[in-house]
Amino acid sequence: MEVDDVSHVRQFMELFETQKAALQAASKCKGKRPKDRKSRDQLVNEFMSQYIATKTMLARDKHNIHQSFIAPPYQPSIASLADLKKLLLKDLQLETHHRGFYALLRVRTPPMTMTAVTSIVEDENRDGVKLQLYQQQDDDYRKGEEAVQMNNVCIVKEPYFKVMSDGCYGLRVDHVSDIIWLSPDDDMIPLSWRSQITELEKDAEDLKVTGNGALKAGNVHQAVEFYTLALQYSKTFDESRIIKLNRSLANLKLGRYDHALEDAGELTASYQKSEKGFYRAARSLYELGRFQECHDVLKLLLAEYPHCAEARNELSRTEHRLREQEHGDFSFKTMYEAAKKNPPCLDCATYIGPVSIKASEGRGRGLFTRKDVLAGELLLCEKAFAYCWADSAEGNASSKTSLLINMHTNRGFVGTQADMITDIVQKMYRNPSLMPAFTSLHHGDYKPVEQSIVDGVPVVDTFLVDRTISHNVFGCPRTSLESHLQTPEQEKKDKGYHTCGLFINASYINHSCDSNARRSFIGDMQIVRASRNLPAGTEVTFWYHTPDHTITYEKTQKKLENWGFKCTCTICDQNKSTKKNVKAKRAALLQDLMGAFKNRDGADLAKAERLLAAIEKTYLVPATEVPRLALWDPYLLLTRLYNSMNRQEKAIQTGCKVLQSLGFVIKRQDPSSLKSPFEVERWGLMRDQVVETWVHLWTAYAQVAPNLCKKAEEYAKVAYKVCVGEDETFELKYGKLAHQAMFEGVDLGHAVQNMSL
Ligand SMILES: C[S@@+](CC[C@H](N)C(=O)[O-])C[C@H]1O[C@@H](n2cnc3c(N)ncnc32)[C@H](O)[C@@H]1O
Repeated sequence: MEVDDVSHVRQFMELFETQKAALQAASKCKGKRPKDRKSRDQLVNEFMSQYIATKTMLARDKHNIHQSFIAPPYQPSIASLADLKKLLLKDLQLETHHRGFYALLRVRTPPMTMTAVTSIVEDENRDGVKLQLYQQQDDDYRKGEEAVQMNNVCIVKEPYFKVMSDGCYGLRVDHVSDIIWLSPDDDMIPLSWRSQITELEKDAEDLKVTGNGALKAGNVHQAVEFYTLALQYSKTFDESRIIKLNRSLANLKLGRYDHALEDAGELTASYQKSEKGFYRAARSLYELGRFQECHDVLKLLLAEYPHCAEARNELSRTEHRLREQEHGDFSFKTMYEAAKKNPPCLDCATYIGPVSIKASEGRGRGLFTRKDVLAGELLLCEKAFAYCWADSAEGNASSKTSLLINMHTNRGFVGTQADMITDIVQKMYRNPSLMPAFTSLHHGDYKPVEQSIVDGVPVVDTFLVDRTISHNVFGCPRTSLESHLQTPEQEKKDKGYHTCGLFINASYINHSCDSNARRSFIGDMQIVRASRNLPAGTEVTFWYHTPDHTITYEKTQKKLENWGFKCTCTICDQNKSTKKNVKAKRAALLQDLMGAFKNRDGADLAKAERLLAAIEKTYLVPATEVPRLALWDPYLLLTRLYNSMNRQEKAIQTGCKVLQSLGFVIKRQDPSSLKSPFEVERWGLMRDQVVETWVHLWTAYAQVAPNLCKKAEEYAKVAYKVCVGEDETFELKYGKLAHQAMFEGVDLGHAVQNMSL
C-alpha cells in the first residue's frame, strides 16, 4: 500500500527476464552431480581474491541501490535432526533439495557479506563448496558474519545445492532455521575438527567469568554461548541462578526477549527476592508489548525493593503504555517530537478501538466496528510490528533502500522491503512467541509448513515472510502531517514511500476506493480513524491506492493486482460500466474546463461553471451513491478563486459542490438557503483537500453568516484529524491561516497551498 511498485517498469522487466533465463538454464542441470567441481583449495584461493576485490569495491560503492532476488520458494526443513542422514558434498545433486539428509561443514574462509553471507566450507572428505546464508541478522550486537568464522562448524539441514549467479556450485540457505551452529564441545563434531576443551574450560565459574568479559567487551552473542556452556557444568542452584541472570541480560541486549524472560521469569517463581530477576523479566515483557504483565512484575519488585529508582521509572513508563493501550490516550505532541529522530521509532503501545476481526464475505477476514462510531473516531493507533526506515538524505550510506525482485510472483519493489524480510525473520526466530500474530496474516496462495518448532528451535519460513509482507506492507511517510502539507508539485513527484512498516491489526483492513476510514502515520505508529459515521457491524475499509479518475478501470485493477482481487466498489463498477462515448465527452469537457481556468486574461469563471454543470450531466447516478471524482478538484479551484475575490456566497456554493462531488450530504434547516444552519448528514470520500474546503467555508461564512462559522470549523477539524491522525496541530496549521484570511485579508487558497511544517 503506497509502496514503490516497479513491477511494470521496463528496466525491471528486463532484469527480471535475464534472471528468469538464468534460472531456466540452471534447471536443466537438475539432479546431476557436477563433474567439473573445483577442489577445496582452488575454491578458497579464488574466494580470497574475490574477497579482497569486493571489500575495496564495497568501500567505494556505498551509495548504490542494491538488488535482492527472492528465489522460487521452497519449504524450510521440519525434520528433526535425529531423523536426518549425513550426506557428503560429493553426493550432492544440482538444483535439488536433499530432503532427509544433512551436511556437516567447517568454515574455511572469512565471510563476505553482500545480500547474503558467503564463505567456503568443507566436509570431512576435505571437499569444498560455497555456502550462502540469507536473512542473517545485521545489528549492533551480532553481524550475520560473526557466526561464520574460520573453523566454526555447522549443520545444514536438507541442503539445497544449486548453480549460483556467478556460475559456481553452492549451497543456498534461505531459512535461518535450516542452519545449526555447533558449540565447540558438540559430540557431532569429528574429533579431527575439535579443539580440545580443557578442564579449565569445563569449570562453570570460569565459563561464567569469560561470559562476563565477552558481555563487557560487547560480544554479546559469545557471552550467551559461554553462559549456556557454564550452565551445563554448573553444580549448584545458586551458581545457576547467577548465570541465568547474566544470560538474561545478554539476551535482552540481543533482542531475544522470550529467552531473556525465560531466564529471568523463572526468578519470579523460584527466586522471589531477586531484584535483577524481576527487573529483567519486566524489561522483557515491556519489549514484547505485554504491558499489564510488566506492570504487575514491577509492582512485585517495588514491594520488595521500594527504593529501586530504575523500577520506578519503568513503572511510570509502563503506566503510560497502559493508558495508551486501554484508552487510546496518546500524547501526539510527544509523538511528533520522537518522530523527528532517525529512525522515527516511538515508545508507544498499540490501541485497538471499537473494532474486531470477522469474516468478510468474498474477502477473507476484515475489520468491523463493534459499536456505532462517529467520523473522526479513533479505530486503531498501532505500533509497527516491523518498520524499516529509508533515509532519503542524499548519499546516505546507511539507507537500506534496495530493489527487491520476487522471481516467483514477478514483482519488484524499490524500498526497504528486503530488509524488512530479514528483520521479521530474525524477530520471530529470536522471539517465537511473536510468530502466531504474523503468520496468521493473509499470505495469498502460499502454503506454509504446519510445524512451528522443531528440536526446540522455531521454524521460520523466509518465503512466507516475503509473501506476507507483499500483501500487507504499508509505505510510510515520516508523518502524515508532512505529506498533508506537501505542495501539489511534491505530491506528483512522490510515487510511493521507500520507508515501510508492517502493522498486524491494520493488515486486516480490506480495500475499497469508496472507503470509510483513513490511515495516517506518526513515525512507526499507524493511526486509523473513521472517515464516516459507521453503525455497529460495519466493515472498515481504506484505500490501498488513492482512487484516481484520470486512469482507466483496467489500470486501477492493475494497481491492485499484487493483492489478487478486483475492486467491486461502486466507483470501480461505475467506471467499468460507463460507456466509452460518455467518458470521451467528459474528458473533452474537462479539457475545455482547464482552458477556462488557464485563460490569459484570468480564469473565465462563468464558462468554468457552465462546463462543470455539463460535466455533472455526464454522470447518471447521484454523487451520494457514487462519488464524482472528476469534479471536486475544479470546484475547489473555483472556491479558492471566489474566496480570494471576496465573493463569499459563490465560494460557499462551490465549496459545497466540492463536498457533494465527494459524496457528502449536507442537511440544512432551510434547504433553499446556503446561509441556513446545516449539518453533515453523510460524510463523503475523505481526500486531504476536504480540510481546506471546510476552512474555505469557515472563512466565507465569517463574512455572510457568522453563526455558521463554528460548525464549519468543527468539521474542518474532524477532516484534519482523519487525514493527519490528530487535531492538536490543527490550530497551528489551519486555525492561524483562517484567522489571517478573515481579519488580515490573506488569500487563503494561496496560503494553504504554501503551508509548511
Ligand atoms: C491486507 S489483506 C486484508 C485482510 C485479508 N482480507 C485477510 O483475510 O487477512 C489484503 C488481502 O485482502 C483481500 N482483499 C482486500 N480488499 C479486498 C476487496 N476489496 N475485495 C476482495 N478481496 C480483498 C485480498 O485477498 C488481499 O490480498
